[in-house]
Amino acid sequence: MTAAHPIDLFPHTASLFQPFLSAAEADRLFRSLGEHLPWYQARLNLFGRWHWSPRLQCWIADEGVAYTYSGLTMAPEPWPDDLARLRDLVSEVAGVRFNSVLCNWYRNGQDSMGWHSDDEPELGEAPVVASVTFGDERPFQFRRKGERRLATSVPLGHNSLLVMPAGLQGDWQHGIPKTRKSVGPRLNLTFRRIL
Ligand SMILES: O=C(O)CCC(=O)C(=O)O
Ligand SMILES: [Fe+2]
Repeated sequence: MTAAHPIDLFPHTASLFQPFLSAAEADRLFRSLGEHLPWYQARLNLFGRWHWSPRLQCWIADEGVAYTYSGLTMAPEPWPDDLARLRDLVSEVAGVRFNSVLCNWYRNGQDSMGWHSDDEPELGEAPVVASVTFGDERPFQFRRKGERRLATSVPLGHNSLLVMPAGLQGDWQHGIPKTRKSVGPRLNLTFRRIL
Protein backbone atom coordinates (compact mmCIF):
# COMPACT_ATOMS: atom_id res chain seq x y z
CA MET A 1 0.00 0.00 0.00
CA THR A 2 1.27 3.48 -0.90
CA ALA A 3 1.33 6.49 1.41
CA ALA A 4 -1.90 8.45 1.77
CA HIS A 5 -2.44 11.30 -0.69
CA PRO A 6 -4.37 14.07 1.13
CA ILE A 7 -7.52 15.58 -0.42
CA ASP A 8 -8.50 18.92 1.05
CA LEU A 9 -12.23 19.16 1.77
CA PHE A 10 -12.03 21.93 4.32
CA PRO A 11 -12.18 21.56 7.29
CA HIS A 12 -11.73 17.85 6.56
CA THR A 13 -9.01 15.93 4.76
CA ALA A 14 -9.80 12.73 2.90
CA SER A 15 -7.03 10.20 2.15
CA LEU A 16 -6.49 8.50 -1.18
CA PHE A 17 -4.36 5.35 -1.39
CA GLN A 18 -3.52 4.21 -4.92
CA PRO A 19 -2.33 1.60 -5.58
CA PHE A 20 -4.01 0.03 -2.56
CA LEU A 21 -3.51 -3.71 -3.09
CA SER A 22 -1.00 -5.64 -5.20
CA ALA A 23 -1.88 -5.52 -8.90
CA ALA A 24 -2.55 -9.26 -8.96
CA GLU A 25 -4.87 -9.12 -5.93
CA ALA A 26 -6.78 -6.11 -7.31
CA ASP A 27 -7.29 -7.79 -10.70
CA ARG A 28 -8.40 -11.01 -9.01
CA LEU A 29 -10.92 -9.23 -6.75
CA PHE A 30 -12.31 -7.18 -9.66
CA ARG A 31 -12.96 -10.35 -11.63
CA SER A 32 -14.26 -12.48 -8.79
CA LEU A 33 -16.50 -9.87 -7.12
CA GLY A 34 -17.85 -8.72 -10.48
CA GLU A 35 -18.78 -12.28 -11.30
CA HIS A 36 -20.00 -13.60 -7.94
CA LEU A 37 -21.66 -10.79 -6.01
CA PRO A 38 -25.49 -10.91 -6.16
CA TRP A 39 -25.90 -7.82 -8.38
CA TYR A 40 -29.33 -6.42 -9.10
CA GLN A 41 -30.82 -3.24 -10.52
CA ALA A 42 -32.98 -1.48 -7.94
CA ARG A 43 -36.26 0.28 -8.63
CA LEU A 44 -36.39 3.71 -7.02
CA ASN A 45 -39.39 5.90 -6.37
CA LEU A 46 -38.53 9.56 -6.99
CA PHE A 47 -41.33 12.08 -6.54
CA GLY A 48 -44.02 9.48 -7.17
CA ARG A 49 -42.46 7.87 -10.25
CA TRP A 50 -40.63 4.55 -10.48
CA HIS A 51 -37.22 4.47 -12.14
CA TRP A 52 -34.54 1.88 -12.67
CA SER A 53 -31.48 2.82 -10.64
CA PRO A 54 -28.68 3.85 -13.07
CA ARG A 55 -26.25 1.14 -11.92
CA LEU A 56 -26.28 -2.34 -10.39
CA GLN A 57 -25.83 -2.78 -6.67
CA CYS A 58 -25.89 -5.17 -3.75
CA TRP A 59 -25.55 -4.84 -0.03
CA ILE A 60 -23.55 -7.12 2.22
CA ALA A 61 -23.47 -6.92 6.00
CA ASP A 62 -23.12 -8.79 9.27
CA GLU A 63 -26.15 -10.83 10.27
CA GLY A 64 -28.88 -8.79 11.94
CA VAL A 65 -27.80 -5.46 10.44
CA ALA A 66 -30.57 -3.65 8.54
CA TYR A 67 -30.23 -0.63 6.31
CA THR A 68 -32.68 1.77 4.72
CA TYR A 69 -31.53 3.24 1.43
CA SER A 70 -33.66 5.50 -0.78
CA GLY A 71 -36.71 4.52 1.26
CA LEU A 72 -36.08 0.77 0.96
CA THR A 73 -35.08 -1.43 3.87
CA MET A 74 -32.65 -3.99 2.56
CA ALA A 75 -31.87 -7.43 3.97
CA PRO A 76 -28.14 -8.09 3.84
CA GLU A 77 -26.35 -10.79 1.88
CA PRO A 78 -23.59 -12.70 3.74
CA TRP A 79 -19.88 -11.91 3.32
CA PRO A 80 -17.96 -13.92 0.72
CA ASP A 81 -14.52 -14.90 2.09
CA ASP A 82 -12.48 -12.60 -0.17
CA LEU A 83 -14.71 -9.61 0.59
CA ALA A 84 -14.50 -10.32 4.35
CA ARG A 85 -10.70 -10.25 4.09
CA LEU A 86 -10.85 -6.96 2.17
CA ARG A 87 -13.22 -5.54 4.81
CA ASP A 88 -10.74 -6.42 7.56
CA LEU A 89 -7.87 -4.72 5.71
CA VAL A 90 -9.91 -1.58 4.96
CA SER A 91 -11.08 -1.51 8.60
CA GLU A 92 -7.48 -1.61 9.77
CA VAL A 93 -6.44 1.26 7.48
CA ALA A 94 -9.48 3.41 8.37
CA GLY A 95 -9.41 2.54 12.08
CA VAL A 96 -13.10 1.57 12.10
CA ARG A 97 -14.67 -1.87 12.44
CA PHE A 98 -16.88 -1.82 9.29
CA ASN A 99 -19.89 -4.15 9.39
CA SER A 100 -21.44 -3.53 5.98
CA VAL A 101 -20.59 -2.66 2.42
CA LEU A 102 -22.70 -1.14 -0.34
CA CYS A 103 -21.45 -2.47 -3.69
CA ASN A 104 -22.01 -0.52 -6.91
CA TRP A 105 -21.42 -1.73 -10.47
CA TYR A 106 -21.27 0.99 -13.15
CA ARG A 107 -21.72 -0.85 -16.45
CA ASN A 108 -20.63 2.07 -18.66
CA GLY A 109 -20.58 5.87 -18.84
CA GLN A 110 -24.37 6.06 -18.67
CA ASP A 111 -24.38 4.55 -15.18
CA SER A 112 -24.02 7.10 -12.40
CA MET A 113 -24.70 8.07 -8.78
CA GLY A 114 -26.54 11.32 -7.99
CA TRP A 115 -25.42 13.93 -5.46
CA HIS A 116 -25.77 12.73 -1.86
CA SER A 117 -23.99 12.43 1.49
CA ASP A 118 -23.53 9.13 3.26
CA ASP A 119 -25.53 10.44 6.20
CA GLU A 120 -28.27 7.90 6.83
CA PRO A 121 -29.28 7.98 10.52
CA GLU A 122 -28.18 4.37 11.10
CA LEU A 123 -24.57 5.43 10.38
CA GLY A 124 -24.55 7.69 13.46
CA GLU A 125 -23.53 11.35 13.83
CA ALA A 126 -20.20 11.44 12.01
CA PRO A 127 -19.46 8.23 10.12
CA VAL A 128 -16.10 7.30 8.61
CA VAL A 129 -16.73 5.90 5.11
CA ALA A 130 -14.11 4.01 3.10
CA SER A 131 -14.49 3.42 -0.62
CA VAL A 132 -12.55 0.85 -2.71
CA THR A 133 -12.64 0.99 -6.52
CA PHE A 134 -11.76 -1.56 -9.21
CA GLY A 135 -12.07 -1.22 -12.97
CA ASP A 136 -12.36 1.87 -15.13
CA GLU A 137 -11.67 5.27 -13.58
CA ARG A 138 -14.53 7.72 -13.03
CA PRO A 139 -14.41 11.21 -11.46
CA PHE A 140 -15.75 11.28 -7.90
CA GLN A 141 -17.13 14.81 -7.55
CA PHE A 142 -17.54 16.91 -4.41
CA ARG A 143 -19.63 20.00 -3.68
CA ARG A 144 -20.43 21.74 -0.41
CA LYS A 145 -23.87 21.08 1.03
CA GLY A 146 -26.20 23.87 -0.02
CA GLU A 147 -24.06 24.83 -3.05
CA ARG A 148 -24.45 23.67 -6.66
CA ARG A 149 -20.93 24.62 -7.71
CA LEU A 150 -18.55 21.70 -8.21
CA ALA A 151 -15.64 22.11 -5.77
CA THR A 152 -13.28 19.19 -6.43
CA SER A 153 -13.15 16.05 -8.46
CA VAL A 154 -11.06 13.04 -7.44
CA PRO A 155 -10.35 10.42 -10.11
CA LEU A 156 -11.18 7.08 -8.50
CA GLY A 157 -9.61 4.37 -10.60
CA HIS A 158 -8.57 0.75 -10.40
CA ASN A 159 -7.09 -0.40 -7.11
CA SER A 160 -7.76 2.76 -5.10
CA LEU A 161 -8.97 3.33 -1.53
CA LEU A 162 -10.54 6.64 -0.46
CA VAL A 163 -11.08 7.19 3.26
CA MET A 164 -13.57 9.95 4.12
CA PRO A 165 -13.09 10.97 7.77
CA ALA A 166 -15.70 11.59 10.47
CA GLY A 167 -17.59 14.86 9.90
CA LEU A 168 -17.00 15.11 6.14
CA GLN A 169 -20.49 13.83 5.25
CA GLY A 170 -22.02 16.65 7.29
CA ASP A 171 -20.40 19.34 5.12
CA TRP A 172 -20.03 17.77 1.67
CA GLN A 173 -21.98 15.88 -0.99
CA HIS A 174 -20.47 13.56 -3.58
CA GLY A 175 -21.52 11.79 -6.76
CA ILE A 176 -20.41 10.07 -9.97
CA PRO A 177 -21.69 11.87 -13.09
CA LYS A 178 -22.64 10.23 -16.36
CA THR A 179 -20.15 10.67 -19.19
CA ARG A 180 -20.26 10.42 -23.00
CA LYS A 181 -16.70 9.06 -22.93
CA SER A 182 -16.27 5.40 -23.63
CA VAL A 183 -15.73 3.77 -20.23
CA GLY A 184 -15.89 0.15 -19.22
CA PRO A 185 -17.23 -1.39 -16.01
CA ARG A 186 -16.29 0.06 -12.63
CA LEU A 187 -16.84 -1.65 -9.29
CA ASN A 188 -17.05 0.45 -6.11
CA LEU A 189 -17.33 -0.87 -2.56
CA THR A 190 -18.38 1.63 0.11
CA PHE A 191 -17.65 0.25 3.57
CA ARG A 192 -19.81 1.58 6.39
CA ARG A 193 -20.42 0.95 10.06
CA ILE A 194 -24.11 0.61 10.91
CA LEU A 195 -24.85 1.22 14.58
O1 LIG B 1 -18.96 4.75 -6.85
C1 LIG B 1 -18.51 5.57 -6.05
O2 LIG B 1 -17.32 5.90 -6.06
C2 LIG B 1 -19.42 6.24 -5.05
C3 LIG B 1 -20.38 5.33 -4.34
C4 LIG B 1 -21.13 6.07 -3.27
O3 LIG B 1 -21.05 7.26 -3.13
C5 LIG B 1 -21.99 5.33 -2.32
O4 LIG B 1 -22.15 4.11 -2.47
O5 LIG B 1 -22.54 5.95 -1.41
FE1 LIG C 1 -21.84 7.88 -1.18
